[in-house]
Amino acid sequence: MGFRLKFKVLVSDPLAEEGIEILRETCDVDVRTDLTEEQLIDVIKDYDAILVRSGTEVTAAVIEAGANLKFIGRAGAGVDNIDTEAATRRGIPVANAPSGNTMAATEHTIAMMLSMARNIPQATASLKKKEWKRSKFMGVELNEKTLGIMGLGRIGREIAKRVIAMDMKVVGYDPFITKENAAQMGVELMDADELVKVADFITVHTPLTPETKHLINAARIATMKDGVRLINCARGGIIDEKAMYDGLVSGKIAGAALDVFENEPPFESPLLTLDNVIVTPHLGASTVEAQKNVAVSVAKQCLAVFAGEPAKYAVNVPMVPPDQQELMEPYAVLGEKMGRLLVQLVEGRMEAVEVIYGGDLSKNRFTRYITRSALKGLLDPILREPVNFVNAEYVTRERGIRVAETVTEAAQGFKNLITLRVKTDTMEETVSGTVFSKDRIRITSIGGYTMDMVPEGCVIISRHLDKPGVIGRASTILGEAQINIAGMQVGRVKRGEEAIMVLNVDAEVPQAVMEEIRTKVGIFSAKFAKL
Ligand SMILES: NC(=O)C1=CN([C@@H]2O[C@H](COP(=O)(O)OP(=O)(O)OC[C@H]3O[C@@H](n4cnc5c(N)ncnc54)[C@H](O)[C@@H]3O)[C@@H](O)[C@H]2O)C=CC1
Ligand SMILES: O=C(O)C(=O)COP(=O)(O)O
Repeated sequence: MGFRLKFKVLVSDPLAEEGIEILRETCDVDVRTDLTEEQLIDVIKDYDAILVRSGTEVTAAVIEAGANLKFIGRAGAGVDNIDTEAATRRGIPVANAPSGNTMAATEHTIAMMLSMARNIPQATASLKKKEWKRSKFMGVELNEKTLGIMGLGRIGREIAKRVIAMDMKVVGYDPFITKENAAQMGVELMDADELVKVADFITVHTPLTPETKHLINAARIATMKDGVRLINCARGGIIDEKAMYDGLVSGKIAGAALDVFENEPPFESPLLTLDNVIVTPHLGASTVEAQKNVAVSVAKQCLAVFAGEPAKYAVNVPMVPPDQQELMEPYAVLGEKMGRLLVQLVEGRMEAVEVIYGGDLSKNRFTRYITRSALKGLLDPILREPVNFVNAEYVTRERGIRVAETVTEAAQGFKNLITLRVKTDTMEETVSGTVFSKDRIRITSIGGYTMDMVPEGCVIISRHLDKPGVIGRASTILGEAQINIAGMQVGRVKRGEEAIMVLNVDAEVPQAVMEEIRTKVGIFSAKFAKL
């Protein structure tokens, strides 16, 4: 990897100038919106980041070819065109701009619903052909009709708010929200089968996932009200297009308003031949305001990642809300240090990792964030491939190492306590630590011996027989090697038996010096670690 003065960013879909300008201040930006997948695979190795909208498929092959990729940004909400698993494997953060186009998509959905109800696109086309067909384009009202919203996320709930003001009744389906939460929005929550039976209009606002693919299928269409109207401004494939086509032809479905399609552009789709279908070419997010929002958001996140900071809306790392990030950071630092320390202390093949959260942390909902940092600390020093916060969990599990998180109220008298336990095929070892404050992070025990150790810089950890002279000899050897001891802790369970010594030293200790310490009488093991 050569050293470059400037990061190179590829923008492979149309992105608002406001975002590109932010990037150009410090990066080389190429806007190339005409690349085929083969061409993309060919050029991607030259770039540190790629920014896309829905037009570029960032496949596993693209990601594998992107040897220098450090960031994949989606200027919009849906990341179904990005192989996030492949990115996670490679440790590349993928981030989107989840709320920047919410209002644009909300308003477009409502525009489509009204246009469909009043046949506006068809009537426009007819009048432009100099026809005056008033009875042909008889419409229906939304007033007092029932709208079924499938997916009550950002867009779904904004739609609910607006159509309630238009005196529609709203029913919703979303397995990830509670009835109470829905009720607060004025939405009656029900299951999908029930919703499709009672709604006059149905609109989908879920991501496209294996669970939501064909959420509306032939079986559900069969149970819908005769003359139901469907809207899809989320993702092609949430509604089964073949089943929808059949319903539109038979008259079961009175109309459909579609912004998205299973294949885009949908030039071969028979849906385009039907008069009761109105369409737009994936325009949901296409407002001046939304495009500025999403472009600026991904551009800023891209620069943050280049600066070594996390992307605010990374989709392949555990979510910590912005107001919790400062609070969680010291725990993440402690977790990583504990991992780094522990990996130097164990021998054999790692089989299982357990992270135990005690005290206040037992009630913390974001411990996965700390666990990832601990796994990064454990694996980064021993694996040749880079391990980072993004791929740490993936890499651990891929190696067949079991990972478990447990909680306990007990915290050995501390307010919070993290205990990291590693089991290898030959041994088990444990390290505990606590955060007193942002600047006071401590290791509180190693292998059951109580400590008060600052997890920073260079340390030597040795096990020896508790007898006079051992500590003195180790200090002499270090002194002769011109290595200053900044701090020392010793611990033992019983007088005269095994004891532990932790030395904070001011410099890296050469192998030969470590060997000398190891061979001294009474020292069972001595390990050097850099934290
Ligand atoms: N046409 C366009 O140009 C645009 C399309 N979109 C698409 O709209 C959709 C919704 O976007 P947002 O509201 O921003 O996303 P969001 O993530 O805020 O909301 C999605 C909702 O779907 C729910 N959900 C997930 N799995 C579900 C399932 N199996 N069944 C029912 N509900 C499920 C989630 O709980 C969540 O409440 C996405 O597919 C997005 O890509 C977004 C913006 C513009
Ligand atoms: O944000 C989304 O999910 C969208 O579908 C918008 O797509 P676009 O950025 O307009 O290609």
